[in-house]
Amino acid sequence: MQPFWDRADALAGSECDRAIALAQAGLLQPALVFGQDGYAPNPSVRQVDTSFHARSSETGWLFDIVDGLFAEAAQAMGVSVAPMREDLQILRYRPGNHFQMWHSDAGHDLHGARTLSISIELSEAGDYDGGDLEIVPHALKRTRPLRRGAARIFPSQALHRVTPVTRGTRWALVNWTGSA
Ligand SMILES: O=C(O)CCC(=O)C(=O)O
Ligand SMILES: [Fe+2]
Repeated sequence: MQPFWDRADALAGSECDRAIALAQAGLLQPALVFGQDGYAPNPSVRQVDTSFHARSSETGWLFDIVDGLFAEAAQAMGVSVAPMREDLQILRYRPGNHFQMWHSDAGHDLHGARTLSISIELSEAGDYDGGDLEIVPHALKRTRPLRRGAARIFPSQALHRVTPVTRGTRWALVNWTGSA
């Protein structure tokens, strides 16, 4: 499998605005992480506010776009995936926020079925410092963040992390998919 797959213009600026508005109209709450007590906040591992969005008449347009990106990436990466079953997650990283622990999105909890992960940048790269999504091994020490609207799809088993935001706000959209 290729290390990751990028699409520079996955979302238009107006679509990034619509995605952020969904989160602002919903329930942004401190992120949980899976550990020995099940799902609980653990700010030394991950500190960010997230909101979850089911597939609905309000969000169907966004699910359709992300399903299309996953399908294209899966073909390029030589894997097969089904449409997403998990809710979309929209994340707001403010100064000090991070997911600084190296982790994989697959295999440690209920999510053994995840094959591919997606992260879409919803903020202009110039609006924040830090907040770099690093993926082992190919995106380590990456100095140029992706631009607003860009998607990066990577194997869910790959170790990755998000470095602390040191200025401004980084909004991102994350989801996963697996085989049928
Ligand atoms: O913020 C990101 O781009 C990725 C976050 C992440 O790795 C996760 O939520 O599992
Ligand atoms: Fe992750």
